[in-house]
Amino acid sequence: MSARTIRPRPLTAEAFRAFGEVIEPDNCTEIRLINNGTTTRFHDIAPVDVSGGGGHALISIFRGKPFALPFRVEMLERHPLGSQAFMPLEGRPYLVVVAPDAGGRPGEPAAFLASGSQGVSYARGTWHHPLIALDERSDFLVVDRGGSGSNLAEFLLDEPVLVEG
Ligand SMILES: NC(=O)N[C@@H](O)C(=O)O
Ligand code: NI
Repeated sequence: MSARTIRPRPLTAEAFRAFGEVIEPDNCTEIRLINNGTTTRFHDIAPVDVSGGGGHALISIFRGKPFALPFRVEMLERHPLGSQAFMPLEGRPYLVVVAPDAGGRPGEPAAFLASGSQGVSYARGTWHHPLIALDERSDFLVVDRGGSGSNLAEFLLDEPVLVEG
């Protein structure tokens, strides 16, 4: 099946706002000097929204196998009960693919190239592609929701989308 192509944009807080937050010091509005001035706290950069359905927060490490561009997007998923945040631990760029909701299914996908010092937090219910590490196997710290209830909805796209390099 042929696929339409999209080009990734650089990840910025403004461009990503409809989908969640970008986790980086520049995107923090409350900066605190703590520990007797030896540490700067970039406070509350993104909400941890995990209480849906009596959930609780999980901290995990995802070890992502690498993909190359162009990347073929055939499905998207979302977590209706909680947010999901990814922070790269090895300083490598990665690909973020999201889409607005269009009546309970993904709308037009958008791709962002995240730098190795940018994290993302998908707001609860945001359509996104599962982790897409690039170039080399990469570890990510992940904060998301644990607990009962179904927190994963997957959607197979009618037409795949090719994210070009
Ligand atoms: N399934 C799982 O925990 N991972 C996905 O949600 C993902 O976004 O990578
Ligand atoms: Ni996910």
